[in-house]
Amino acid sequence: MSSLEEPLGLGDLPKLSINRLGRYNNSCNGGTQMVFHDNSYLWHSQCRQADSSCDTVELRDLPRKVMWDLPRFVKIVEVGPRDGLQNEKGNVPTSVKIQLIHKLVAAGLSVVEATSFVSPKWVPQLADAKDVLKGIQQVPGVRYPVLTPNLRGFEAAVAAGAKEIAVFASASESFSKSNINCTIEESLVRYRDVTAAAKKHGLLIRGYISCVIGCPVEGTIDPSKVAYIAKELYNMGCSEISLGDTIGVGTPGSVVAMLEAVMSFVPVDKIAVHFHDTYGQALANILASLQMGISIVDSSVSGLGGCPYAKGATGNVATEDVVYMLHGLGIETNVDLNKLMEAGDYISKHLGRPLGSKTAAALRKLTT
Ligand SMILES: CC(C)(COP(=O)([O-])OP(=O)([O-])OC[C@H]1O[C@@H](n2cnc3c(N)ncnc32)[C@H](O)[C@@H]1OP(=O)([O-])[O-])[C@@H](O)C(=O)NCCC(=O)NCCSC(=O)C[C@@](C)(O)CC(=O)[O-]
Repeated sequence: MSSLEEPLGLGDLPKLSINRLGRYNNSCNGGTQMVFHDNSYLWHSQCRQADSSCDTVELRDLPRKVMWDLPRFVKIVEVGPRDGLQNEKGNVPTSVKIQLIHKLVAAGLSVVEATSFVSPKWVPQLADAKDVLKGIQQVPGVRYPVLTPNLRGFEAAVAAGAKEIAVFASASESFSKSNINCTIEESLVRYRDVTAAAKKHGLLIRGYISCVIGCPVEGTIDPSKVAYIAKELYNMGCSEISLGDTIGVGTPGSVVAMLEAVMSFVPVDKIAVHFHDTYGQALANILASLQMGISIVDSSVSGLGGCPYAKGATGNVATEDVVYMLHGLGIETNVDLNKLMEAGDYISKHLGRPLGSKTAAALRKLTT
């Protein structure tokens, strides 16, 4: 490798003069420079000219070393109305849930998980699933998946107009028992029935796996276990497998190992990542996942969330923070951050709590 391919460190940034045309003028000495383009950082790995007189350098495409091979577009799956609100102690009126979903769609989110058709004895917060789904004014092209733990939930979801469902297994036996009251194998048998019925109805199916990194009871989860369940769900016909770090213990180190195992069985474009931010690792984990080729990210407006059956789990990574990072990387999302923050304001005010997104809190401070 020639020295031309060595990227500069961040410390070199102030040396560069940047213009708005996506080019910069710099006496580059044949080195490698960091450039801005559309507010994003790109690593420029080689000068067009090899001699030191080069002072205008064409922007090339994605960075070679530090930020290489990132996707150009990331699909965000907004899970706030389901994963977020399932954990609220107080009652959230159906009309507020519906309004929240409308606001999220207005912000440009093309997949908004609406609710769960689960037992109201287990999750009373979502007992109004039918009314929520029926009350949404569905926008063409937008997907509104709902969780269905069994055939009973599936049938109720279809009757309420669901066009996409999600089944949810776990990589931890203990969590499977406490969340859906059965073993992992029993859940897979159940989901074979649900997915077969969904395919008959022509519904899209998402498959979740929770506790993909760790479990509050069992500790570290072996990536091969996650890979096995992912393979089973994929073979059942799940068009997307969402990998949930339910208790948020993952770091880029453990996440990359887990993704590598799953990618042996499931194509990378069918894999989504779902991080809770318990240890503040979610954005780092998302970046590592993007570097592994993942382009579907679950998140929750204002960082709502947690799982009623996972002690200590905090909210999902905030959608606003994910959007801010992705746009900063020059990755498109189709999401309007301002409108998204309005949705975050709306639900945070309703719940009577501060904004759960650092990005939203910082930007609101700037404008007040
Ligand atoms: C799976 C069950 C139903 C088993 O629960 P069970 O008690 O074993 O089931 P059951 O068949 O004995 O039914 C118990 C009662 O619930 C009723 N019932 C049964 N099914 C339904 C249904 N679909 N809809 C409405 N009612 C239902 C059923 O009729 C009965 O009512 P009763 O006769 O006592 O009056 C229960 O454990 C359950 O609903 N669990 C869901 C828990 C849940 O939603 N947890 C949060 C999901 S979040 C997650 O998994 C993680 C994820 C996806 O977010 C990713 C991540 O963050 O990492």
